[in-house]
Amino acid sequence: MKVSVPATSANLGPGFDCLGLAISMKNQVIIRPSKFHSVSLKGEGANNPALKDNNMFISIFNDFYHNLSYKKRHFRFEFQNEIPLSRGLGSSSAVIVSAIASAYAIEGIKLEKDKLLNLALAYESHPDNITPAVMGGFNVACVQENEVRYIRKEIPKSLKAVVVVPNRAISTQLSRKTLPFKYSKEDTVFNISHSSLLTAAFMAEDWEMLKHASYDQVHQKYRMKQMPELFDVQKTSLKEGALMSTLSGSGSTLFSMSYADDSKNLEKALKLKFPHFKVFVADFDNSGVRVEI
Ligand SMILES: Nc1ncnc2c1ncn2[C@@H]1O[C@H](COP(=O)(O)OP(=O)(O)O)[C@@H](O)[C@H]1O
Ligand SMILES: N[C@@H](CCOP(=O)(O)O)C(=O)O
Repeated sequence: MKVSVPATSANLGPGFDCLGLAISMKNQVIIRPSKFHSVSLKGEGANNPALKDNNMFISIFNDFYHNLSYKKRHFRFEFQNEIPLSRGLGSSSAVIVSAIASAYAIEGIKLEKDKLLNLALAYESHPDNITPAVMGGFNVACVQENEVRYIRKEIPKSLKAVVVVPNRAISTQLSRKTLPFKYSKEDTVFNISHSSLLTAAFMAEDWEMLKHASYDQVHQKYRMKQMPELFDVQKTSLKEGALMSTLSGSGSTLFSMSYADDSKNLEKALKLKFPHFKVFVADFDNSGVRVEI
């Protein structure tokens, strides 16, 4: 049985904890019944011993598997990870979503995507990564009485993600603690209006509006000042043809969206100016989690 989940970029500037989209880089796990428990890891995190000994995927998988099954089976888990850990590309959401989907699939129990999304919410309280991880595409989401309410939109092939990944991990949990406890009315209105405009721009496919709509006052400046070079990455991206350029999730990745025709030039300019960062172009993912029995 094979499960794959895409990377995600959350917030998209002003949409703190409510906007996110899926990017075509995936974490994949193959699970087979086996005489003994065993784990193999390839790609991102392969050299991280914590992922072998105390793997978040396996602990969430076990939570669900033991509830769903009376059998005591052992499994071999083969992980192939493309999503870097703690870089703001939704690695933890991918783990949560794939672990829950796998536990149901291995027991042959059908799990609707909406139910999967609401189960994932118990492990990650903000819905901006888990929603695109499950559904693919661009998503606007909020939580009401422990349920995610969302609207999704496919992202056309004529757009690409241009991603700059610094070699510095930032824990989402710690980064959230650095944000202010309270915001002024001005900052609140600023973000509500920009986030609404950004959502409308995605829905109307008015890509030229993204540049105006993607400003934020509630989280990026606090987070990016811990790595000030990110301001330069953002400025350069916008100057070199990005339609929008925002801190991805809690960072440290900077996410840009561009027309497919401009993406290679943007990638080249960013590679030239920031040779110490990993820079690449990726497609958007419109499928979300995939389960193959
Ligand atoms: N492939 C993986 N396998 C197991 N656990 C993972 C994996 N990727 C991420 N994690 C867990 O998620 C944590 C990172 O979560 P977080 O700080 O929210 O970063 P991100 O922005 O990438 O979601 C890691 O410290 C680890 O506990
Ligand atoms: N809205 C959250 C998003 C965190 O995304 P991640 O990819 O960094 O886990 C936040 O900004 O804290």
